[in-house]
Amino acid sequence: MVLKKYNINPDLALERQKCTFDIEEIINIFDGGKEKTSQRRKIEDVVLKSGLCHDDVPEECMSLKERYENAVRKSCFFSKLMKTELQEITGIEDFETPAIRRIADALFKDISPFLLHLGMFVPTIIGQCTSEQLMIWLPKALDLQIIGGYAQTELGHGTFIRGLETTATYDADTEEFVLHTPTLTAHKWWAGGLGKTINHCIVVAQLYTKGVCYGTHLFMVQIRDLDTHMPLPGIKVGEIGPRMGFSSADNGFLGFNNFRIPRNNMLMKHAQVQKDGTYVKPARHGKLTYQTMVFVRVTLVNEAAFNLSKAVTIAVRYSAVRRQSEMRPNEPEPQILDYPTQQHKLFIGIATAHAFQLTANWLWNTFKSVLSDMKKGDVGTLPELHALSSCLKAVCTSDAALLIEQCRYACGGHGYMLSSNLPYIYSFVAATRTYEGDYTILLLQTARFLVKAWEQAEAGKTVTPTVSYISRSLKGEKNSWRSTDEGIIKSFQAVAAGKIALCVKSIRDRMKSGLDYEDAWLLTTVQLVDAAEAHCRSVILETYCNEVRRLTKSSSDNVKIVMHQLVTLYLSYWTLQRTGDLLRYSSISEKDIDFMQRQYEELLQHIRPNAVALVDAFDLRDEILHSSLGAYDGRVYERLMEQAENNPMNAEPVNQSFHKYIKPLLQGKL
Ligand SMILES: CC/C=C\C/C=C\C/C=C\C/C=C/C(=O)SCCNC(=O)CCNC(=O)[C@H](O)C(C)(C)COP(=O)(O)OP(=O)(O)OC[C@H]1O[C@@H](n2cnc3c(N)ncnc32)[C@H](O)[C@@H]1OP(=O)(O)O
Ligand SMILES: Cc1cc2nc3c(=O)[nH]c(=O)nc-3n(C[C@H](O)[C@H](O)[C@H](O)COP(=O)(O)OP(=O)(O)OC[C@H]3O[C@@H](n4cnc5c(N)ncnc54)[C@H](O)[C@@H]3O)c2cc1C
Repeated sequence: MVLKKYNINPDLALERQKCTFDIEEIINIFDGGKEKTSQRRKIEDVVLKSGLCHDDVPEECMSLKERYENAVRKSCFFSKLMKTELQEITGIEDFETPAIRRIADALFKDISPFLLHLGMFVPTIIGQCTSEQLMIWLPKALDLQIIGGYAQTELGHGTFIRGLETTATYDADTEEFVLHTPTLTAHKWWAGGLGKTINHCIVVAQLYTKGVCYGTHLFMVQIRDLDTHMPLPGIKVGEIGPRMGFSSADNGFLGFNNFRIPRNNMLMKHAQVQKDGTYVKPARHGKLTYQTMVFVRVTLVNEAAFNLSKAVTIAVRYSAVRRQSEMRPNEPEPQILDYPTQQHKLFIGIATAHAFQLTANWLWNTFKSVLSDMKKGDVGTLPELHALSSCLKAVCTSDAALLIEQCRYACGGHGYMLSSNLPYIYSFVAATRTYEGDYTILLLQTARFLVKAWEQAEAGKTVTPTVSYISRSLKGEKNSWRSTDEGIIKSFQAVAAGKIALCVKSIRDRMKSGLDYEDAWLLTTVQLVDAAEAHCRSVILETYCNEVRRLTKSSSDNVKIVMHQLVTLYLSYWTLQRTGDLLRYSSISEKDIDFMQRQYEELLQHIRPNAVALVDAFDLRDEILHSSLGAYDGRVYERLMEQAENNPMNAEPVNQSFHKYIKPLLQGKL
């Protein structure tokens, strides 16, 4: 790109002059303080100066193989950079540095084949190994002497973990496990990095010892030779083929033919197989082997927020540059951002990115606190974490995908260009709705927790804070609608309580009519998913309001105003989306709904002058956005033309297919 960087589009420049608040203040809030902002920027500078982000050919013009090879090259150099310069800046082994995650997108428009190494392999080692095992594998993994992935899903089963078919049978004579893939559907499928990149893998398999199956357990398996990278004898491994996104993630398949691993390769922090084959079951909780999934679900809420902030930055900046149609005859064409319908498409994206980011931070802290309880031997808080992480992962990834697609609609035809980056962002987030637990499945997990909480509250027991509204509802507390933050949250809790109550009633009625619990549950699952979603909405609304209040306590008035405008926009938006439910379960009236509609439309007008500044406050560098439509300077048309001119398809004036096919066709000689 030879465009002069700071020759800014005049419309965008004017937008920035309208800003009523100090952008840096909001940036600091989301980074967690001034120092964190400065550390993040330092990290970004180092990565950007490394030259690693440069591609000779645009990624989208490469073949699949070239993209993969390019992604491996970058992953290797990036890993080296992380071990050297970045480690000095961030502090050794600081995995909680969101800055690293953000800047990684400057290197990879698509996915790093090493994603699962840090995303799941290392966390599984940390969470599932005994201290002796940790000492063997963790330093090697951190030092990238071994590169790993996480192979759980099979061709025939993803959701139903208990149905996995791969077996790990203990042979006490040799003190080894024999891994085997008994059927076609038992082949591991989908694991990121497995196709071509990794040499080690966490494998989830049914454990058999002394002729008894003890269910799924985790095993550390070397699958490729460390020197030649050839699959080891007894291993069948490869890439599963092109997909909607994740093109450079080399998702793979894996089969075992009686492949032997030492006994010590079973990850034994929670359950053990002793030398003689005696099984020692986990002392505290049966689902501790699912811990890495919980960890990733928690991080995916952050992914939803981050990717949405990228999409909405692109779409808002583009909407400030793009002029189209006329509002009144013979008037100049307005910026499309001036259309209330466009504001309706986009401002909710800004508010949602804030809501999800603050919820993600809160969930991360909850996760850390549960881990610390567990270290002390207390697993009492795990069910609530599982319920929270399940519904938040489901709802945030799903909402983010819809809103990212809405950002693409908001960019008209140009949004369909890969160079806008919106299709990449969408296909990445669309996958997050499915992997690490499909949307429906995770909401049903939360529903299980909610029904139990209802039964506990009914029995007079205390329930955890996120569901304390159930107790209030059972005590007969009636909802009286108030259009304040707190009033709206209470009404959304009343909706959730009402829906859970109906689910419980439905299950009981069905059982009274003769069905067993499983069938009664099954026939109620449509309502259960709906109830869990309603619960999740109330959690997000409450967390967003609380966190904004807490974080802006010492902010300037102008920042308080604009942050609160977004909170109110979010609350109004969801009130208007859920009028049916609110009319059913709260005391909201037609008049209240009219008021909320007017308030929502007024908020769009209030937010409009700050829209560009608000997306600037996500502080996303052009190199991270990768977008012809969303760059800071707003030189949209120049970029689109330059990229078209550089399109490899235009390298020759006449394509050879003309001579081969079109000309013979034209001349009737084909
Ligand atoms: C840049 C990005 C950054 C990071 C991302 C990194 C990588 C991203 C890229 C791609 C990675 C993708 C990876 C994957 O997809 S890995 C595969 C993930 N697979 C799944 O998520 C499968 C989903 N299925 C399940 O989790 C389970 O099968 C299911 C929970 C649906 C059911 O499990 P099971 O049949 O064993 O249990 P139940 O009988 O239903 O329940 C019994 C009991 O256990 C409780 N439970 C279930 N799960 C958990 C858990 N994780 N933690 C705690 N408790 C759990 C459940 O609620 C029941 O409790 P109770 O009602 O009290 O009996
Ligand atoms: C991009 C990508 C990367 C991935 N990476 C990995 C990886 O690294 N490692 C790994 O192990 N796996 C990985 N996966 C696999 C992923 O975890 C699974 O695809 C996911 O858990 C869903 O399982 P499934 O594909 O079996 O879907 P299915 O379970 O077959 O779901 C299909 C449909 O059936 C519905 N359904 C299924 N069971 C029920 C039920 N009990 N009640 C109601 N409805 C039901 C679902 O809601 C869904 O609509 C990846 C997947 C993708 C797309």
